Amino acid sequence: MSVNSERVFDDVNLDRPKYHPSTELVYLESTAGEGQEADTLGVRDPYHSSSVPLYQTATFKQPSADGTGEFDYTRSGNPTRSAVETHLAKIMKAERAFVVTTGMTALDVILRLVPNGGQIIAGDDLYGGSNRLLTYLTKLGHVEVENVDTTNVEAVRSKLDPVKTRLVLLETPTNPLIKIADIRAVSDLVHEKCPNAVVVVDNTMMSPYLQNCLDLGADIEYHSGTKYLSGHHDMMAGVIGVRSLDLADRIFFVINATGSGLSPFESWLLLRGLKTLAIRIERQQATAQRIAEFLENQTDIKRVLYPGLPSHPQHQIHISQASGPGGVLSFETGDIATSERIVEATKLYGISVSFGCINSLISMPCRMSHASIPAEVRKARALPEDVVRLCVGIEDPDDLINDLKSALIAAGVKVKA
Ligand SMILES: Cc1ncc(COP(=O)(O)O)c(C=O)c1O
Ligand SMILES: N[C@@H](CCSC[C@H](N)C(=O)O)C(=O)O
Repeated sequence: MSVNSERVFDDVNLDRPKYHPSTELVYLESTAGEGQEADTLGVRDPYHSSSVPLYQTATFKQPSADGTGEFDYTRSGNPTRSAVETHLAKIMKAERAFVVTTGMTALDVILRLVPNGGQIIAGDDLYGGSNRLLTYLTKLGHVEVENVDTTNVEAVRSKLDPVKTRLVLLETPTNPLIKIADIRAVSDLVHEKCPNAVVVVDNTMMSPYLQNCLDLGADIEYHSGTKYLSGHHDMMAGVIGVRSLDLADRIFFVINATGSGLSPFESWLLLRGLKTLAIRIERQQATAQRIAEFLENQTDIKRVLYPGLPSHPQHQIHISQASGPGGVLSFETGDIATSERIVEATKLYGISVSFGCINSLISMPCRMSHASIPAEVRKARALPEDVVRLCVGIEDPDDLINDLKSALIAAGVKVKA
């Protein structure tokens, strides 16, 4: 990565994945050219350390007064940050990937692609913080936002304007109602009708291990790296993967101009977390599937939302575009007080926002992660107040089911074995 803030990315033909995704996650490649000293993900290290070195520095000394070193200032570039970006680009099958301070920063950087007055089409069920940022930009008069049910391709079509539409934002599965959008169908439609628009997918819930949005036709895929990618809830990060060099240049410009790049230490932690992504998510989703089936079997549970259940309305679309259902599910009890009692009676599930952590978590989105969406908007968008979200961790599956069973019983819900 160069120090130049105006830089144009070269088409260097980044290595494409050669192995199965779980191998690629732990396989850190050398990007050294012929005759160059071997490296790991572009970081040359005379000591051949097994883990990528941490360049905890703000500045880099230059070889001469013309400042032609590869790096000059960590806001513009840092070898540890470049290493995780190179690794992520391979995993996301992206032309380039970038890491920034949080998932919200990733969305903020991406939204700066939209010119003043541009129209954004976004889902009617999306993370509360994303909704807050879009609402803020709308109130300032910078953009127009149309919220539609993105599970319905015709609803998206009805809002597209060939001139005004500049960005279509999908979450799939959505947070917290686990609704699925057809990434291929929406991308094809938007590219056909609105040549100036980019299709952006918040892929946080799936991670690139389960779903590759760029392969499915999206232009940009982003993540809250705070969740599955890092996996331990001990850091925050955002990740952006793009399909073209033009988008890479535009995104890099904003990151450098605003100083939103991820710090060296956080980059190092993110790279470490990525190596265990496959093993964590496989365990989390196997247990989540069992929990979803257990809950669906309970007559007193009103509705279970999980794409691994054949009863999920978009189950077929989900399995056509993702290789697994993931570790997050939501359910409704039909009664806010009952939901509250369940949340408070669990012992193994921490009452906490966020997901993708090795520990299991439980929350009431309307009170927590989505509290920033005004109650009347939640109502208009049919976000039920009693909904409970479960984020399944890597604990023993039987312990997790037994703990939930006990919590249901303690909350007064009849439980079948
Ligand atoms: C789906 C989704 N996208 C984006 C974000 C924002 O990520 P961060 O908290 O890292 O800013 C979150 C949660 O915060 C989320 O749930
Ligand atoms: N107080 C925070 C809430 C963060 S929610 C984090 C996560 N995306 C989730 O869905 O649980 C805020 O106001 O942003």
